[in-house]
Amino acid sequence: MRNLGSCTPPPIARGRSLQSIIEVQNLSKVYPVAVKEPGLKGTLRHFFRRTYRQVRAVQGVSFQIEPGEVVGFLGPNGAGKTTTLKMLTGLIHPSDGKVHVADCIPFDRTQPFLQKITLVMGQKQQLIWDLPALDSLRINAAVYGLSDGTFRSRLAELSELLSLEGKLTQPVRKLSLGERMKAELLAALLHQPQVLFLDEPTLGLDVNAQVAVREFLREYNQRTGATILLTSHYMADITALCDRVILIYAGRLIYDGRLEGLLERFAPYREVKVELACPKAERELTPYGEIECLQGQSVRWLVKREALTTTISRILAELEVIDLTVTDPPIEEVIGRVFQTGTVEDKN
Ligand SMILES: Nc1ncnc2c1ncn2[C@@H]1O[C@H](COP(=O)(O)OP(=O)(O)OP(=O)(O)O)[C@@H](O)[C@H]1O
Repeated sequence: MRNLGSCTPPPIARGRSLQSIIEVQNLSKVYPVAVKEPGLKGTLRHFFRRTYRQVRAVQGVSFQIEPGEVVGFLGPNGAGKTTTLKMLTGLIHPSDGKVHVADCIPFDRTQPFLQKITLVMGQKQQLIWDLPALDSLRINAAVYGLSDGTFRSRLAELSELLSLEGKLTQPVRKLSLGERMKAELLAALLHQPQVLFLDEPTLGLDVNAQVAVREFLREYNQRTGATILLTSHYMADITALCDRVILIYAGRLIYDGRLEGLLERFAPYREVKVELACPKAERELTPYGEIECLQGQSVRWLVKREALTTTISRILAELEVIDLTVTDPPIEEVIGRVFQTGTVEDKN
């Protein structure tokens, strides 16, 4: 991917004199959900006397994000990530608490606020399905009041950066999933926002497309100093882009700190998988780590993080290896361990 050239947005307005660009205090959201019993009786009762139960999607969440940070926002399904992002972008009103983003109150949805932020949701699209992406981009340019010259130069630079040249004139439905996601990103960045809220931006993409999106985001952040809050269920997105992670579970913040801290503390082991040239007895393999699985020539160990380099060197030197891979435990597994402790930690 090429450099961002004149795509660099103007210097970030830091709001209340050099304070955090995102400030969240005691944020909560309660959804009232209508409850209906099954059957005709339930339908009639529901029609005349509706009852509601309350879903506490987000409960007392507080954090601050500084300009230029890339923060992973993690949690299992239903933890409250999307709800939080919706409150941070002003799509829904908080039930309680305070939010400031780029010195604005999101729910006011003022023009200056909308110029400063963008929201990309992997499972939703803003580009019109049957039209060429270019047409949707022109609409966006008009909405954000970009001059023709500005639109053209940003379009040229971003489409080159995202390797989308030649793709924007065909209907969106004819683009591959990866191309469509990149076109969505282009549309979301045309107005040069300072704060990017990305909800599963690599959802469903193949490995190459995921890497391309990640590389683009990293470069965009480095070149422009844009702040990024990113949710993803793909660990690789988080490790490639985020130094800091915020974890929520059942609507509550349970960890806010460095990614290494999370992995070291809750996933002190890595998984080493090896394909041997010929089978070995279990006793010959135990010195390298705790054997998780041994099937013929395939062996999988759990190896302590601090012993990883030495262990891999020993395996390669002492055994005849055809293939070797090292993986982190799945993020869900790591998150599961964090849930068990239920502790909240500060950033530093
Ligand atoms: N509009 C709504 N009305 C009622 N309940 C809702 C609404 N939106 C979300 N919820 C509930 O709020 C909780 C949090 O949902 P949310 O979509 O924020 O989670 P999430 O962390 O983004 O999950 P996922 O990873 O699956 O996208 C869930 O229990 C969900 O069912």
